[in-house]
Amino acid sequence: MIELHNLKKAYEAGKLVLDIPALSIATGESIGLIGNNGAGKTTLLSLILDLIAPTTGEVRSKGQLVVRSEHWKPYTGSYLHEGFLIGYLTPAEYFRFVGKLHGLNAADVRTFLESSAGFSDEVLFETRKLNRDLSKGNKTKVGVIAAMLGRPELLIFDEPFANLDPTSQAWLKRRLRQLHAEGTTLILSSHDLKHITEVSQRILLLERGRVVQDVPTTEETLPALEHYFAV
Ligand SMILES: Nc1ncnc2c1ncn2[C@@H]1O[C@H](COP(=O)(O)OP(=O)(O)OP(=O)(O)O)[C@@H](O)[C@H]1O
Repeated sequence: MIELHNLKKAYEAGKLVLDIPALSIATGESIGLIGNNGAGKTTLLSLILDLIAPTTGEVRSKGQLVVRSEHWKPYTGSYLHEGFLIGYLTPAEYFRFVGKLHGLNAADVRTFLESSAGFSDEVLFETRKLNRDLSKGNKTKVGVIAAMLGRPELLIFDEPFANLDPTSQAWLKRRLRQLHAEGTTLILSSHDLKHITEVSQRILLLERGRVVQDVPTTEETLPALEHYFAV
């Protein structure tokens, strides 16, 4: 589904922060992206979503360049950071706005939100607070749910477990595993090795912009990664 070729990014001349010669992500795969601060995870996700331009190379989604086409946008849901939220809307207004983009009416959106009970409770759906004034965790909840509205084929999240309470983390893991079982392609970054190995069938480990490990997740993966990062 996603193909990277000779993908490089330098924000400042001569300072490469991402360098991936070739990478393929198949339809239905669940990818966990890990790596220390500054490894290039957000940069990679931003390139896949055409939020930033590559210095060289290309990203294709279902065979078409993401920089030159719009076709990938309807089947791609994402939440990288709070800049994705419209700050002057309440969560309910924002969900209705995103729902409309997917052709969903208010009742469809309400039904979808009800299926998210346990993650985002009624209080969040009915609050008069604006998105910009929500707590960090609640911003993440609004962004993650909005990304899932319309049931996209491809979901991309940057650190979706960060700032969530344990109940919400458990709910999100269950939902992500369910979506994966239903065939959704998932690309997630996380610093939480336990969560990411629980929801990803394949782990990509980035170090200074390079993929230094690309492994299927097994029972050995979590202890191996804990050992890797313990040094
Ligand atoms: N807009 C920017 N301008 C200049 N340098 C940037 C910019 N965005 C990121 N960088 C640099 O690119 C490198 C990769 O950053 P990136 O945010 O992709 O890493 P990350 O793996 O997501 O890190 P973290 O785990 O801390 O979120 C870092 O050295 C960072 O300082």
